[in-house]
Parts: sequence; C-alpha cells; structure tokens
Amino acid sequence: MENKRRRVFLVGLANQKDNIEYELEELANLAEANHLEPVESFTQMLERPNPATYFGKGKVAELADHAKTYDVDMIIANDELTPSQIRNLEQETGTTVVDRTGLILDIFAQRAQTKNAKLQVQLARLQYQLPRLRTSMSITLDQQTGAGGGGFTSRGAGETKLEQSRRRITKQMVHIRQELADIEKSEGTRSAQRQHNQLPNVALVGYTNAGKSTIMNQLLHRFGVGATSGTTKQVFEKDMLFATLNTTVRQLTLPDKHQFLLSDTVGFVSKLPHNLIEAFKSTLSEAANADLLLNIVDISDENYQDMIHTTQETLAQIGVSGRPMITVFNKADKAGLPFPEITGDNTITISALDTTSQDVLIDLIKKHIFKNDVVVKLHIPFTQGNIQAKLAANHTFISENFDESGTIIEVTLSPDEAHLYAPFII
Ligand SMILES: Nc1nc2c(ncn2[C@@H]2O[C@H](COP(=O)(O)OP(=O)(O)OP(=O)(O)O)[C@@H](O)[C@H]2O)c(=O)[nH]1
Ligand SMILES: [Mg+2]
Repeated sequence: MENKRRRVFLVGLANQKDNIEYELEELANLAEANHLEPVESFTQMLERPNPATYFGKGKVAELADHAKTYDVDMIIANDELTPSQIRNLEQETGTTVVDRTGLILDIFAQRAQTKNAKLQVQLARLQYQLPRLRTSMSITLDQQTGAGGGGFTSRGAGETKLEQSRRRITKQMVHIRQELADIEKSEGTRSAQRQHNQLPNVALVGYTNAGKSTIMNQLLHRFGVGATSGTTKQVFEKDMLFATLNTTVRQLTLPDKHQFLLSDTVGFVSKLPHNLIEAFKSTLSEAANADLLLNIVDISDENYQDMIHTTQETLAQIGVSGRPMITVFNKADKAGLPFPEITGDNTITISALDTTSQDVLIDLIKKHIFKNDVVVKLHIPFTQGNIQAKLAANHTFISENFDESGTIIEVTLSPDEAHLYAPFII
C-alpha cells in the first residue's frame, strides 16, 4: 500500500474580502503537489479566526463528525494556525492537522535543488517548527513513503528534552544564517559587478506555473550567451507548482546589439508564508531592483484575475512597489485567444513558444527600458579609432560617413553614454 495517497480534508474560513473558492482550489493543488488526495472541503463564514480553535465552537464538532465520515488522514487548514489552534483542533477532531504554511514549506523542501535554496527552505522550516515543537502530531509530511508522521514528533517529551530540541534548532538556524550570509557575500560581489555594467535589469515575476522559466528559456535560446552556437544554458521549466526556487540572471544581446539582463524568479501563491518570504528575501531582491517587471499571467487559467491579485499582494509584501511593469498574458494558445496582441502601453497577450510573440514582447520591453535613449550624431577624429571600435562593438550605427578629419556616426545612445560621448556630439 506504499503508493496509497493520504486522504485530506481541506478546511477554511470565508470572509467578505477573500475569494474562498479560489483559495481552496489553490490549497487542493498544493495538497496534490504534496502527493495528498483532497477528498472534501469545509468552510465557515467568519470574519476572524477563533483564537483557540480556528473555527467557531459548533463548527469544530461538525468538522470532527465529517472527518470521521470521510475517513480522512489529515485536515489541512487554509491559513497559518497558531500552535495552540493546531493542538486544540487535533484534540477535538482526533486527526492530524497541518496548515497552509506547513504544506507550502514541504513543497519547497521537495523542490530545493541548489545549496542556497536548500538552506533558505530549511531556515524557514526551522523558524516555523520552533514554536510548534510540542504541538503537532506530525509536522513533516513524509514524502517518500506517503506514510503519516514524520521527523518532528516530540509530543510528550520531557521538558528538558524539549529545551534541548529548542536549543538545537536555534543553533542550527544561526549556522544556516551564517552560511547564507557567506553565499550572499559572493553573490553580492557579482551583483555589484552587474551594477557597474549598468545594463537595464528586467525581472520575470508572477504566479507559479505561469510560464516565467519558459519565456526565459525561449529568449535565452535566441539572444543569450552562446545562442548562435546553440550552447545556451537553459533554466528548469516544468508543469508543476514551484518548479523554480532560485533566481537566475542572464544577459541578452539583441540583433541590434542592445543588451539587458533578464532574471527568472520563484513563483508566487496566495498567503505565501512569511517565513519563506523572509528566507527568500535576497533571492527576490533581483525583482526588487529591476528596472522593469514582466508580470507573467496564465490567461488560460480561469482564476487568472485572482492570480494577478496574488502577485500584486506578494510584491507589496516583499517591498516591491511602484516599479514599471508590463502585464504579459501568456498561454494564449491554450486559452484560444489571438496572439500576439498589444493593449495600451503595458499589456501584451502572447504564447511563450511563438517566435512572433517573442519579437513583439522584446519590442515592448525595449520601448520601456530604452525609452530615454537619444539619437545623436558624433564626429570621431581618425586619431581616436579606439573610441569608434568601442562604439561599434555595442551599437548598430544608423549611418556612418566620413569627412577629411574623421567619421560622422549617427547612433542611438543611453543617457549615460550620451553623457560619456558628449565631447564628440555635433
Ligand atoms: N500551452 C502553453 N504552455 C505553456 C506556455 N508557457 C509555458 N507553458 C507551460 O507551462 C508550464 C509551466 O511553465 P514554467 O515556465 O515552468 O512556469 P513558471 O512560471 O516558471 O513556474 P514556477 O517556476 O513554478 O513559478 C510548462 O509545462 C510549460 O511548458 C504557453 O505559452 N502555452
Ligand atoms: Mg519557473
């Protein structure tokens, strides 16, 4: 019976503000990503969670009944619960209770590949576990076996043992923070180099599974380092939640020699755990520092409006606000919508795999990041051939003529470059 998936009951509170149907659908997807089988859901209209039992008193009894009727192995709550809410609910229902945060942390733990991502997830998990050491029947979901219970069952442990566990976890957290700081130091150097490079920075952000990595790969394939020889390194893309956990930054060079940096980032989901956001802050700084955000939206998903809302909320949570943004409605092929199509200044509908879509997207990106570029005429004396060579390496000239003392070049420059070459402008 090793492959039998555990049956879970999804429970949540509905209020005026949130769209509970969508959130429960999301929760079901998260559960499935964790190899669990959602069998039923249960909601209560309640503006605020009951501090002791999450649901109101009468509802808890009803929930206990339902849990028996449906013979579930686990109850999953749509919000992050306090340690005592988990304990009380488990007592009254006789069933293991896991919350949304625990579920998301477990998915992240499964997905983490790089050392950085592994450390970040581990830190977030430890932070989550620390106040819950004694409270849950089973905090970790054992992915391999799909069996109930896991590493952190310290219920009934003596006080000293609990103290020991707390101390061990705190020590581990200090250690991980140190390791992360070391990694960041070396990466910080890299990003400082990039800043020196002064290339515009464009970041792909958005809901998980929207197609961010696919777009990144398509553009890398055409304009990335090694594109001409077909040796571009690709990022991981897959039809699953949270395929990407670490940020990848790459340089793109367009046929007109314009260059910019493109970064692929971790996807969002509503109520992304606070601990994860904290742990992933340095990873997400790429988006925070971007000159332009591309908000990738899966237009073929009927909940796409909620997903846009989730992305906006998460960006605000990580402190990204007021950045120029293009909304990219992706997967138009799947949605049966015409593509590519531009609406206004900053909305575009595309299919990631379609070359024309990619071209139109690139043009729109260029309009934003190179909008302050100016066309100038330069007179470069023959004695300064090195300057002309440098310009030619990074620009396509609009025109090139000669007089008796030098070359007259018409070219598009960024404001910084225009400043740099000011002595030659005629
Ligand atoms: N039909 C269709 N499928 C697409 C398109 N773009 C991406 N996909 C598919 O959508 C799935 C998810 O794509 P990813 O690029 O991994 O999505 P992501 O936004 O990077 O997801 P996370 O890393 O989990 O946040 C993959 O199976 C892609 O092949 C598209 O334009 N049309
Ligand atoms: Mg991805």
